[in-house]
Amino acid sequence: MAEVTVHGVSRFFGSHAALQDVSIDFPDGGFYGLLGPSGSGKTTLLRMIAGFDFPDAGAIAIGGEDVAALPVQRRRIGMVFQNYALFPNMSVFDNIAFGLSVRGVARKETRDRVEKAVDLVQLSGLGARRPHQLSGGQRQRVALARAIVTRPQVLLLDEPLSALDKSLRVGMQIELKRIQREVGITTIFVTHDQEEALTMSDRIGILRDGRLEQEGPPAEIYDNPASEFAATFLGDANIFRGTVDGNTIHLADGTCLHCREALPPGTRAACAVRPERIMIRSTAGPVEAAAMNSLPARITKRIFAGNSITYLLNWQGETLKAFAQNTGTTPFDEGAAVTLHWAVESTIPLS
Ligand SMILES: Nc1ncnc2c1ncn2[C@@H]1O[C@H](COP(=O)(O)OP(=O)(O)OP(=O)(O)O)[C@@H](O)[C@H]1O
Repeated sequence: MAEVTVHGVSRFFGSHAALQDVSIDFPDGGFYGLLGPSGSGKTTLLRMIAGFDFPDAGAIAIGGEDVAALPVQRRRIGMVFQNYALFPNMSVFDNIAFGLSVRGVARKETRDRVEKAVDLVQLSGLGARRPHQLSGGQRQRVALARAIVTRPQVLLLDEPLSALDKSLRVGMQIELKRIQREVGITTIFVTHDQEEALTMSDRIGILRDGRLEQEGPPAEIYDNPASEFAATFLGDANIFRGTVDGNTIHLADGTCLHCREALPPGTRAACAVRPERIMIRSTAGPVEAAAMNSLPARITKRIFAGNSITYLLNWQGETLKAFAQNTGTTPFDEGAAVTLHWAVESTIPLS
């Protein structure tokens, strides 16, 4: 296994910067989620780690070795793509064995290693089938077995689950994580799906327009987004803008919101509040704890989702969002005037 280090990497297509000065350490044996909107540079970065493309500036090292001059076949990388790219005329066994046969691995060893990989991805008994005789989830497992049978140092996954329907995808997320843990392989996982990135990754990097916006463990980014983009891209967030005075943001309507940390004085800035941190009360009433923020709002929409209720609220013409657990109490009606309360601790200053 190996750590992957990307340092100051840039890649230009004509005048367009697909990646700009990106530096990330992908820890040895870790599961790293690369997240970002379409066109943010995720696939470009993955292709350069694999050796299909090369940086215009910066360096990439695998296991401490600079791979700039190493072609794809010498990088010991396993890859799984969204469309699996299995050979349709080959059996499951031969698809998985392909990488070993091109490396000249002996027949007996090939059989042993393919059988092990088949067991690992739980496809025992299906070795003779062709890809078209498999379900989407099974094809995905073949692609995964084929990627790990060559014992790569690094596993690169480019939206490998996006072709699966939701319930299958959730099952495969758990499987993929189990297999990754069992093999202990350094894994870099590209996804559009923020929930998938949050649940699966040990660390997450958010790319935006070719730059690394923020990176760290999922809970750390979720609880401490550094920017409005990170706050709204990873999870939901209510954003409030105003002028700053110490820990306080003065909103246009005169309301003061207290942030958990200070910002430079006099600047215009924003703070974020996660919808699940907001409590809804029917009357203004006294705020029970001192370190609370509050706002009057009106419920414009109530969305029932079984275990929770999403409320959309109007405040000063802006739409806010609050999540409430379905605890069995009577929900608020659409049109109701309410007061929103949340802790100062939940009010995150953004840069
Ligand atoms: N070969 C190429 N020639 C020209 N432009 C390219 C090429 N490859 C990528 N780009 C551009 O570089 C940017 C980053 O593309 P990339 O495929 O890395 O994004 P992505 O984050 O993986 O997007 P998606 O989530 O849609 O797959 C995009 O603006 C894309 O159009």
